[in-house]
Amino acid sequence: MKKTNQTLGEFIIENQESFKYTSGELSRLINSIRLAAKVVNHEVNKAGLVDIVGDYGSQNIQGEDQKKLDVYANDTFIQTLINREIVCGIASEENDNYITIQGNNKDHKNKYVVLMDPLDGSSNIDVNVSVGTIFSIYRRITPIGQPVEMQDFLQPGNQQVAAGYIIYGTSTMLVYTTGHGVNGFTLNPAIGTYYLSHPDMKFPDDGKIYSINEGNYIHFPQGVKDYIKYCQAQRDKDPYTSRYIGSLVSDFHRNMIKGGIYMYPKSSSAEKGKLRLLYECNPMAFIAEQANGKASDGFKRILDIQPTELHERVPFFCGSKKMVEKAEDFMKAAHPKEAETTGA
Ligand SMILES: O=P(O)(O)OC[C@H]1O[C@](O)(COP(=O)(O)O)[C@@H](O)[C@@H]1O
Ligand SMILES: [Mg+2]
Ligand SMILES: [Mg+2]
Repeated sequence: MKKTNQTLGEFIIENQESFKYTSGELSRLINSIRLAAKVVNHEVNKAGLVDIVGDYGSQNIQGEDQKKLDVYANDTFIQTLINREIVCGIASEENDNYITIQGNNKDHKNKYVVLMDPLDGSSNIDVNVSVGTIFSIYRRITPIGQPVEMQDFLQPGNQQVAAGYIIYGTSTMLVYTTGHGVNGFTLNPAIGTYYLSHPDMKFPDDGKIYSINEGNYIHFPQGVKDYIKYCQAQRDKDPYTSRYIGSLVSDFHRNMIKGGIYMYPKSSSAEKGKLRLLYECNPMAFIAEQANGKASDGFKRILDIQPTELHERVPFFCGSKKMVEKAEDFMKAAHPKEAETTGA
């Protein structure tokens, strides 16, 4: 990967044609996410010093205890997006329902909806392990001039116009796609500028890293157990390695650079898995496919799933194409009926 010193701003101007539907609106939207990420990054980096770690004292619709940083990140992204006069609606992991944004002139003229996981990897916040933000962008369906409706948010992932994540790790990076490949920008915190550090990111076609919470092993479907045993049995000179950070963005990012697969399957304790289709699996699947990777629910393409509700969960297998296909082979072999009904 050629490193460059091109800034995010210069990159956007040079690649205007890759921002479909835009007279600069989508690039302005990416810029507003860039700005919000800098603000959140500032808090993440001093989380131990200020009263921003720990529980917020309420639960989100998922029944999960909200962390203070979950709420802080959520408020920051929502406010920044509203101020930029580009979005007509926002859906978030931390909000029960979507937010309608009528715009300064109260005319509902803005064209994009954003769905987001404002703080991914919440269990890692209090223990100083990397976390992230995930976002997904669609063009509205409801006619301009009318308030957004649920249909604007329940679009299949193959309709996304952009998706990305921020990883607050040893460095802070913005990684996103507008359907023309995947590019990674590293923040220079001293001057607040992002630089194109990872142009044209691609998943290696195959890999040896598998990421899954093996603590749930006995609850996994047989096909997942068979795939894990297959990985563990490859004792050649370059054996498989299990790496699981407990933050989707971080596990995904490492696997995209080194080659690997991330799996959050359904289990007897989570009948649809844990990850949410709209603001975790769809954006990460869009990025994965744009980086020559693959993303499925074990049987069918994530981006083709027709959503039915905002916070629906889906089993998630995502990463290097050959690894996902191998895992799918084990799933189809162990669960032929399910494979047939899902049209795999
Ligand atoms: O602790 P578990 O059950 O393995 O789940 C870890 C997974 O849950 C998540 O934290 C879910 O995301 P949130 O933190 O945004 O709820 C993923 O980032 C991570 O991969
Ligand atoms: Mg998450
Ligand atoms: Mg979250």
